[in-house]
Amino acid sequence: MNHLPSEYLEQMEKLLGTEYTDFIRTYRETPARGLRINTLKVPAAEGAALLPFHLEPIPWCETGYFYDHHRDRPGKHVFHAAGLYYIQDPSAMAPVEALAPLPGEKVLDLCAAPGGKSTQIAAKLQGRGLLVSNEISPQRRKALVENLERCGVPNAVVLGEDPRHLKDRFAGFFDRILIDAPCSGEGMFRKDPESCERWSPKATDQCADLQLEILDAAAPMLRPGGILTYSTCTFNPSENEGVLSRFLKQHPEFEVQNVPGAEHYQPARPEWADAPSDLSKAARLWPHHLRGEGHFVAVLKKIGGPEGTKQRAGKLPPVHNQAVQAYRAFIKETLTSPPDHEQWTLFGNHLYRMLDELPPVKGIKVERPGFYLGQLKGKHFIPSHAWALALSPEEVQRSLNFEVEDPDLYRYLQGEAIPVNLAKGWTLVTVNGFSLGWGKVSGGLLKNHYPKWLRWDENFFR
Ligand SMILES: C[S@@+](CC[C@H](N)C(=O)[O-])C[C@H]1O[C@@H](n2cnc3c(N)ncnc32)[C@H](O)[C@@H]1O
Repeated sequence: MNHLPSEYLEQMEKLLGTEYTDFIRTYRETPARGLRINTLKVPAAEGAALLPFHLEPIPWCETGYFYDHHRDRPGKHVFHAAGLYYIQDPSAMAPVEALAPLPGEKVLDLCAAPGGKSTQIAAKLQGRGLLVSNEISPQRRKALVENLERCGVPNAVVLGEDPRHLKDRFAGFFDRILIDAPCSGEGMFRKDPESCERWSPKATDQCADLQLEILDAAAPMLRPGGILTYSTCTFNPSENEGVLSRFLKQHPEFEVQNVPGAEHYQPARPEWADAPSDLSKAARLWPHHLRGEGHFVAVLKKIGGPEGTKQRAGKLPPVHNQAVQAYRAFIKETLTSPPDHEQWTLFGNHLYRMLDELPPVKGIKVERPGFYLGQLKGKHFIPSHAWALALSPEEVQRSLNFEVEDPDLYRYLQGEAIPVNLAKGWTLVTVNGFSLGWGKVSGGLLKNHYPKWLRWDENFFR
């Protein structure tokens, strides 16, 4: 507790009054840890029964479970590499539960890296509709892409823009928008002592201005009747009730809604920021009231404003014949049935499946224009790791399954070739029937195509 800034402690004592003692005691307790089953791969109950961890359901998220940090290391299990779950703070699961996206909807996650909430949205979309995940920081975007790929998300586009540059392109386009805003991180001090070092009253004011700017940029991108969820991981009233009060003054077309699942949380505190009383419908998650870190969640509905103009999908440059042939040859040799109607685009020699309904993205920073299928190398098509992780063994002609205990599985994860007695060609490698990556059989050997940057070294097992 020594590391907590004194001005922060004074602020919390003033706000919390008699609750302060309970609150401050949580800094001496071990934080709760959570994971969320990825229902794109396995139903939640089945996944929870399969995982060899001590799990307990998280009351506010049907697919979320507490795990025992002292006994289990879910980050080092092969089922993690297979995308069966995402390790996420229990409180951080609340905003997407409140957003409640439905299959088939168009959803924007405006501050998306490293992807905890994007992968949670994707699981709720169940592969139908469109997820646009935007992240301004190039470094953090890499982790976002990796997590979306590991979780086998088939319908996400990844952008890398300042939110202000997106608002005209996507006017009135989205059914739901999540703003999980950059913030002063007060709610995470217990887990992330470094965020304390960056904290100052001035920094919280700067965060509040940035948050308002992001909310302003998001407002026109939502269709009338659409839902915007705003969340932070800070206790600071100026970044929560305060920012929303400023936003609502400038945007009478938005109305505060009750937060679904509010019975698990505490009401927001408009009186702490001189904000309108209906902001008490927003929710605060406190570590002394639930097993999780500090969070804030508000749900706003757009009750008016102009309808979005229906955007036509952008015209794409044609994919050259050689690429199409190489891709079709791969499909014929590898899949059990060809995919339905597909549209592609080439970025350099990387082939992507385009997603229906995406408006033209020319002129904006695009990290992933669609679902990454693979790379063309001369006459050959090399399938992507992302595609392997989105396939099931029933969809491919050849697969090689390992059980968790099989030492050959760990040889594969370390990048070794594995002797096999299988027909030649691209082969989907699976663990307990869940896809892990590609291998290519030739001459009785499975050549390893597990990505180099994901390979397990000996230290990984310690
Ligand atoms: C709280 S984190 C998002 C966590 C993410 N939603 C998740 O669940 O994994 C906030 C993100 O906002 C990004 N960010 C920083 N400045 C921004 C800006 N001006 N506009 C949009 N996003 C910004 C940060 O890089 C950071 O990744």
